[in-house]
Amino acid sequence: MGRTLAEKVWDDHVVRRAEGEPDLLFIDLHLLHEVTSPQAFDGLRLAGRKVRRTDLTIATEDHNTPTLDIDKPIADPVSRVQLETLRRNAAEFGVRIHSLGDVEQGVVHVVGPQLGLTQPGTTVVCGDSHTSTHGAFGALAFGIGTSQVEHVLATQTLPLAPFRTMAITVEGELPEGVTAKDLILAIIAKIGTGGGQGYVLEYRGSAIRSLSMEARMTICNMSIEAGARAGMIAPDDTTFDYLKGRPHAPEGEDWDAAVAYWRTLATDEDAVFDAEVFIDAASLTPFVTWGTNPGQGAPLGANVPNPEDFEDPQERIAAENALKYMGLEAGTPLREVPVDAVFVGSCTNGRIEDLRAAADILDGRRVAEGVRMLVVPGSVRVALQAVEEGLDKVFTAAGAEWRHAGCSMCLGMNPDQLAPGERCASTSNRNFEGRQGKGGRTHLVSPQVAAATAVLGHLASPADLSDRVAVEA
Ligand SMILES: CC(C)[C@H](C(=O)O)[C@@H](O)C(=O)O
Ligand code: SF4
Repeated sequence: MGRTLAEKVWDDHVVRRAEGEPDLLFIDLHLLHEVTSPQAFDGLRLAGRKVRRTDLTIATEDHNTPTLDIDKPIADPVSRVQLETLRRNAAEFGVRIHSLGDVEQGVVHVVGPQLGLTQPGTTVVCGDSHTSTHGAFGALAFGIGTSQVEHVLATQTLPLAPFRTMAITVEGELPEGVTAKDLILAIIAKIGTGGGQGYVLEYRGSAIRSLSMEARMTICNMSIEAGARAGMIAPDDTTFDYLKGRPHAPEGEDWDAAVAYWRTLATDEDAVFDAEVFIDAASLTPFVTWGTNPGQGAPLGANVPNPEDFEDPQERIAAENALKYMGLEAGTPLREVPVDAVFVGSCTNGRIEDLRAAADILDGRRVAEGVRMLVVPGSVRVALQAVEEGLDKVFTAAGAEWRHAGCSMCLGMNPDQLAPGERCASTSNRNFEGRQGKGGRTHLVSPQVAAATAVLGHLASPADLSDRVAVEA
């Protein structure tokens, strides 16, 4: 019987298989950041172990890094200790690190792909749930816990429980103005935040094949929000074009051999998935969340739902609680929900294409009075590219704040936070209570919706904008 993409990558990495035991897999790439690595390094130190493969291990600072005044000492003592600890550990164990101020610094899931470290058919792990992002390249990539981080540091392998496979097939063309973010929000609303549990998702179909690498990363990034172990997309010419010439991509004959192998990875015609979901791309519209988990979303044109309309009692209670926390009334058109802040950034939507999309809408327009807009590039490289294209000027001319790279207001581990009760349209991936600041309210949106919302001051799509007005001096 044929095999799926995930099964092929898995099989090619098994270093030990024994009856009744989880397979032991070789790990090709181990990414580290400051939040989940300290105890893992402590464990190594205590056991007198080294990092087994420093050549396959790379660290970057992202969660705790400030996005302003990066030349000054870090004011928050907790953040400072986190970052100093990572630097010390990297130095002691010989691990490559991209610290604040380094040109390769940025959110770990933006940095790996842009360096060409994330490659088709590889196994990628990181002590971070959004490691699923890397599956956009046809890598088997998953978030791991801190004890697993220690295991990988020590052995470059990981014992892993078997998984099930789910195909999410999206056929047709996404309508104008509908993005990868809208698609993944719609998928999660459909299958639920637990719908992917135990599964590796494979996104396929003509709508997926037509997406850029950035858009594919947006989709795979949020697989974890459906509870999945990982999300993958078969590598194709789009993938190879993105990778070619990147610092860690193979070259010359090695490149040709790699591409030949990568082409064999696609799911076989006769492979069978454990579960299948079908989505018609043409039926989608811009999508926003109204609740406090990423599955609580609806088309922008809909109203805030009435909890009583949910048949499932648990969903009903969750919706009631969410509306209370979010300060929303059932029946209110989502388009009428006003915002205080807009955040464009994160490993979901902080890549160059995302910034271009937001800038395109803001060009010649102004952020609404009373709305604070933060634009935080996913990495320094993204920032440099944006500056080269003049996007930073577009943002600042519109009244948005152009910041330094990092996770920033995606989770507010640095000073970029919402005040209690503030409402934000955010291009990130989680709308949990308090995530962007205690009492803060998050609506997950695409960069396009974020920009239109910033201009109009309420949840909106670019289609709601009237003709452009000249930027006031
Ligand atoms: C801090 C880290 C462990 C966490 C994650 O695992 O995803 C963070 O990146 C997040 O997005 O919530
Ligand atoms: S940008 Fe957000 S989701 Fe991504 S790693 Fe940072 S905190 Fe997690």
